[in-house]
Amino acid sequence: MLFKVTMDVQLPHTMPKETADALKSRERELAQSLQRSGKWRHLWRVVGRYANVSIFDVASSAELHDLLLTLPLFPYMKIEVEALCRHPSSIHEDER
Ligand SMILES: O=C(O)CC1=CCC(=O)O1
Repeated sequence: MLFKVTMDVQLPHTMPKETADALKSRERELAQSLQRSGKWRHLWRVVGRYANVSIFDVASSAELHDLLLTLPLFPYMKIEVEALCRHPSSIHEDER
């Protein structure tokens, strides 16, 4: 199942830089591992915002939920999820 996920990062201004850097580093490590696994298919920066738009390919909405909860930045992100399905005019067979 494909999902579009928008993540708006909202780190508290009072968070020490070392804490924020450590969180971002752990987030990056996990995000890259999930991309290599194929579950995190696309990761795009939203221009002008500390936010990303991502496409996840997971077995179920429950798997996506559990995965999002593991993200180190989860407590500091506003997350919106939209379910996707193949467009009838798409020329890409792998979009399901
Ligand atoms: O910077 C972000 O958009 C939050 C984030 C998600 C994956 C990652 O490495 O950073």
